[in-house]
Amino acid sequence: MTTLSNTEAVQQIGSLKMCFYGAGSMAEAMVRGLLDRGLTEPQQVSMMNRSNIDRLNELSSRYGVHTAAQNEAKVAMLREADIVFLAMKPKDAAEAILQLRDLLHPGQLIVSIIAGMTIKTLETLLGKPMPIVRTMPNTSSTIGLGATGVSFSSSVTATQRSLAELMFQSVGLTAIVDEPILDVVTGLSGSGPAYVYYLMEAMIAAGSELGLSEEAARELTIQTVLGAAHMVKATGENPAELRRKVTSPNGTTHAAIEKLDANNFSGGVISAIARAAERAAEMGAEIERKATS
Ligand SMILES: NC(=O)C1=CN([C@@H]2O[C@H](COP(=O)(O)OP(=O)(O)OC[C@H]3O[C@@H](n4cnc5c(N)ncnc54)[C@H](OP(=O)(O)O)[C@@H]3O)[C@@H](O)[C@H]2O)C=CC1
Ligand SMILES: O=C(O)[C@@H]1CCC=N1
Repeated sequence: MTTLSNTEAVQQIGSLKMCFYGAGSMAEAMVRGLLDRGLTEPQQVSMMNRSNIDRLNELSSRYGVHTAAQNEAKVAMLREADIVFLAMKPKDAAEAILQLRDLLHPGQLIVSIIAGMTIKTLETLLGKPMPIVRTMPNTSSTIGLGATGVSFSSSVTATQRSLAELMFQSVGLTAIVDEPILDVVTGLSGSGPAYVYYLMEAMIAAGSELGLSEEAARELTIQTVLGAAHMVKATGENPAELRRKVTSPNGTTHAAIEKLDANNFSGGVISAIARAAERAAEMGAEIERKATS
């Protein structure tokens, strides 16, 4: 088995044609991240969707990538791609993959970002052996700060592993995990940006309601979240220890955390992540049912 050096992998990725089947938020996040980091060029990237031509026009004018609205162009792009990213919603996945499978060949690498869908279900839908990388990225890939869980089917070669890992590393951090754990990754970091945004929404609302201008509340919230994340990373200290340092006995933070505890903040977050992971598995089971019916 050949593993590639970083330089070799970067060179190889630049020469590969990538096709995004599904052109929504997550596909855009990946494309923007890969282009901004110089890992590929717009002419190597094609994007297609089901029917939204305005969206394709927006993507081609924003990034200079190829887009295909007509069937003939879609077929050509899919056939010539080296890497096919599956980036449609789980509810659309079975039908979409059945439409595409006769165009694919085993020399291509399939990269799925679809929540919940297992490698086994994807193999059933594809109907032929193909190397599959199942991933769970997040939208922060747009700015190179993504967090992606990655699993491989047994037929993915060492070279393909290096290429896939580098693609996702170029847009953030990667964690290689056993496939069932990808549902946990989905609950934690796939959906995770939304939890942080939700917290920020509440902080901004509180600041405004209590007398700050909307703008000041927003700027103070952004800097607070940014600073806290950087502190955890830069100091290497546990969040619990850093929290302790903010919390003076009987002070303001103590009073605030009492309120959060009274509202089961920690338990709420834990059960939210567990429920998201469970939902990923449910969505995977729904796709499996469609694949085998
Ligand atoms: N958003 C996120 O934060 C994350 C999402 N994911 C996963 O990424 C996937 C995409 O999510 P997201 O980008 O949010 O979804 P969007 O709804 O933004 O995009 C879905 C895309 O799939 C296209 N599509 C649907 N059916 C077909 C089809 N039959 N053939 C071709 N294209 C089709 C849609 O086209 P049209 O608009 O024309 O219908 C649209 O471009 C999901 O499976 C999700 O689980 C993973 C990690 C994070
Ligand atoms: O909400 C969802 O289903 C997708 C998967 C992870 C983030 N968004």
